[in-house]
Amino acid sequence: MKNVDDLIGSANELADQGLSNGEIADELNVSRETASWLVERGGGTATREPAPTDALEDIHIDWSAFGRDSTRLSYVGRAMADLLGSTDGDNEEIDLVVGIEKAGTPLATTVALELDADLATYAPRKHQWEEGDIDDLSGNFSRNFAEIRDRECYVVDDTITSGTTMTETIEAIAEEGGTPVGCGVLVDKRGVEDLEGVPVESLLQVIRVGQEG
Ligand SMILES: O=P(O)(O)OC[C@H]1O[C@H](OP(=O)(O)OP(=O)(O)O)[C@H](O)[C@@H]1O
Repeated sequence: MKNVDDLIGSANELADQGLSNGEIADELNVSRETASWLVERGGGTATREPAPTDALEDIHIDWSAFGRDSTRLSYVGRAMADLLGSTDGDNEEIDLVVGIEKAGTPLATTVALELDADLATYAPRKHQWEEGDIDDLSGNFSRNFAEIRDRECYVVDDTITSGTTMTETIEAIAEEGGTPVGCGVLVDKRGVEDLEGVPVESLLQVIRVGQEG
């Protein structure tokens, strides 16, 4: 996708297929509010969540040029592993990488390969959400992958927007008895130094210019 019109088109195609705004948000990697905005801009009817009244501020990150090619993805994994190593100066100690489903999992796999580390995955609570209070739900670690307890780990995802998903994952790892020592993402749209005291390393930063306030 090259521009917002492509996004509007995709959002409306998905809406026409009957997807909710939450599902469209998952597919397009944007917030639920942004999904609602995109559908309404395309002439569709927003479902479940109201459109925001303020100007749109989210930024869609299309990293499919990496995601569709395993070789390129492995290069990104190498870069992220290197960046995470700069966090604590010695990532040879870390033998576990936790990927946040869905998009963070392939990235985490390449980072784990690079570090010769184990792989765990976490499905955040938003994946179970349809309606109602999302705080009543909980995420979960897949039993098909490595255990967390008593281990230090890196946490990997594609993007940070609000930081909600990464923060939830850090807390879930701590509750599971693990210790996150660094977070790695392709793009941190919020520009945070750390979340819950865990350093955040981003290959790219979004810096807004020319805006008031
Ligand atoms: O910082 P936040 O506001 O929580 O947003 C970032 C999250 O949103 C995206 O997930 P999404 O559910 O859109 O897609 P995915 O499940 O395919 O990864 C992204 O992969 C992060 O997990």
